[in-house]
Amino acid sequence: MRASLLQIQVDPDESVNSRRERVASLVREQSGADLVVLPELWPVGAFAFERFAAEAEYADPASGATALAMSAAARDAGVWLHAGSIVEKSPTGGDLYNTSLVFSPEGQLVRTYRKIHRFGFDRGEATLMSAGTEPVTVPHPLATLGLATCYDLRFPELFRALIDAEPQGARVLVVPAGWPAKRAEHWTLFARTRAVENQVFVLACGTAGTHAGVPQAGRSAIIDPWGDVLAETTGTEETVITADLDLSQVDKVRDSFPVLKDRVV
Ligand SMILES: O=C(O)CCC(=O)C(=O)O
Repeated sequence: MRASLLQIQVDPDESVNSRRERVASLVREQSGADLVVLPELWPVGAFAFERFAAEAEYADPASGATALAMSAAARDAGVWLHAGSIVEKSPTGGDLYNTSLVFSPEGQLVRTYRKIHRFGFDRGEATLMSAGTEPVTVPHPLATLGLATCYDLRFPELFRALIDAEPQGARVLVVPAGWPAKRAEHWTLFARTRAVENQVFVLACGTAGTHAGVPQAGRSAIIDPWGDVLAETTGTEETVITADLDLSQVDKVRDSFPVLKDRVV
């Protein structure tokens, strides 16, 4: 599986419309990848709380601008696209969610995932958005994907649920984020830890730039089931990283070091 992570620059001096077009063009350049991944809340910025309500969109490509643009870009490139997340306006009421969108190479919206653990304690996302309740996996033809978003990375039990999912446990965990630079070491530590403890690949895709005054960590990485880093961004600027995942490595690591069999809870 060839995976490409697009560490998108999110700065306030670029409009959401312009960024959407720019990102769609970048996705179109990724034909040949089996999976393309974008970061969390890249249209508006993960910390641009005051704009969440105004920039909220529907997840359905028939009525949401980002969903429509990403559906078309996935189809034009012929790639599976994890389009990162948007501020989703619920079609059934006023609630907002931090919702990831996954498209097939035909441009079909295959899965959505509403972030379960909201960040901010008594402010920001935690007060402005509603929480998702369901872990979500995606039936990519090469490997089942497990979805999580940013702060979810701090909650290992979600990842256990994803690798245990029926009918097929996740073998590639996809984690878009807008992780702040001041906790960059936590981001890289947790991303590798989730790979090692679950013996799966982890695709951790952050944003570049500074949004709403919060410098971003960047530090996107593609990590294998042994915890080795196959590709990573070293700077905090907009960057694309690509790696070829040998998916047979999941079984090889689990067979040669069968730690998951020793779970007791
Ligand atoms: O957990 C953290 O340190 C960062 C989480 C975060 O920024 C988010 O979930 O948006």
